[in-house]
Amino acid sequence: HVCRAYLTGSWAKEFTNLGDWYAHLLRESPTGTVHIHVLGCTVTANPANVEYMLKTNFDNFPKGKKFAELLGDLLGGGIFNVDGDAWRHQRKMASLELGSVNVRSYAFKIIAEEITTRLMPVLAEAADKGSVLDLQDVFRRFAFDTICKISFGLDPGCLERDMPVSKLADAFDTASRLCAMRGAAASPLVWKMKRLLNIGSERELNKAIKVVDEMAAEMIRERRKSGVANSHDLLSRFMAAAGDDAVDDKYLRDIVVSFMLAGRDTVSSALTTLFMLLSKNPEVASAMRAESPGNEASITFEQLKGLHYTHAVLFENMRLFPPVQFDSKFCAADDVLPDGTNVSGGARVMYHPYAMGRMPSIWGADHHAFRPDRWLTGPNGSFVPANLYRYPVFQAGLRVCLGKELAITEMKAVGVAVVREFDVQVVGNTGCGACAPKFVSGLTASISGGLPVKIRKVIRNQI
Ligand code: HEM
Repeated sequence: HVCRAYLTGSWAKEFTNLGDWYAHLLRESPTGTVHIHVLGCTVTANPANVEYMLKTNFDNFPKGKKFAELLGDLLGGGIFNVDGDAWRHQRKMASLELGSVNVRSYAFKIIAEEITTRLMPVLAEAADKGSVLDLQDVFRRFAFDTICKISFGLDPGCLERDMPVSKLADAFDTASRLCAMRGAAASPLVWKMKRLLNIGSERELNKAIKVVDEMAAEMIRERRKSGVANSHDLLSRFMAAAGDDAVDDKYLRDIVVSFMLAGRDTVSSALTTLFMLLSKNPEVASAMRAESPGNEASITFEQLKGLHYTHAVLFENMRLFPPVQFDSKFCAADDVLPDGTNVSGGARVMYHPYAMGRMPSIWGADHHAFRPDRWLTGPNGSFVPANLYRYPVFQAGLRVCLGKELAITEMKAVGVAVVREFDVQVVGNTGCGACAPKFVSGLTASISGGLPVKIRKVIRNQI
């Protein structure tokens, strides 16, 4: 009956999103694991299974060829899409650069600048005019500008006041949406045939990828021309580390595109649901205001680190609304998961952070409630992180997200800056305090129809 519900789409009568239905099935399962036969896919929300796949028996759960095929045209041999030595090499290089003090302080400077010079003026103007703003669109523009500047030192200017149309951002959206559609199809034969004939969605995908390729080639040309020695952007650091001309353009293109995918939609997704939740839970926004330091115009990196309540709000938001709602691996050779589930070689195994955030076995009976203080159980109410295999929002184990610290800094900086100055109210029917909006299917979660909001300036002595 599960397969029938999947194929006919009848699950949608009862659940808003496919993820909500999976969460329901996983809650009902005694092991926290189900098998969807028609997809040849095992889905799990069991932390012991997640740890086994991502750490204990990591080599038996690669991304695999099937995943590489789905995203291969867009991501090529970039870090997201490869296993084995190709992955190990890029991981080593990227973690060295992302961990360096120079790159971190360069990134923080970019984030602070984009907040002060672009994000805040856009919000202030909407507050003055009393107009309705699509906050999801604003955050996508913000995150795209930021990741492009951090990754390549180039500014696409998507969040300029006139909100220009960006050919690159548009092409990137189309390409990731169509790649995700390939993955959702019951059989890969359909998209493979369309690609062969260059028709329909595959023709559209091909066109979008060409735009991305041209833009990436342009960025790389620019970098080669202007030199990389004194630049702190990631592309320059990779080129310098590899000895500039020694690396070919295709390799650099694949890195560029992987970072664009990694850093844009994830951050904007989390920021969008954060303000959706704050609008429905104004006491949480007030507590964030109360925690944020003094009257300084902008906050320092050190000050941000000390904001435990804000940190808890972010993590509670991503528990309910993880930007990457599910993640698949392919089982290389027959295996048995810790909960006793048999998995055959070649089968797909998916762990599901969205469902895991909604499991009473992990979060207790109030798993559905938005309650930041569940994270503040340390000395003096300090933040205590969850076990990563119970909360694999940034993945966990050997392939844990490399941009995690950067993303947290970026989201905290935006959260605090906006909350201090503005009150954000979602327009229209916003449902219950923590219930799910309708998401569009894609590689990262985005809300169908965006997030229309009204902005009001906060009067200082009300804080
Ligand atoms: C809220 C923000 C973010 C979330 C929730 C997130 C989540 C994730 C997840 C789930 C993965 C695993 C993907 C997979 O292997 O299928 C991942 C990998 C990765 N992320 Fe993030 N990410 C975020 C932001 C960022 C940012 C800002 C960057 C870069 C500046 C970044 C860089 C990476 C990289 C390079 C990988 C690949 C790691 C590897 O395969 O070894 N992420 N991230």
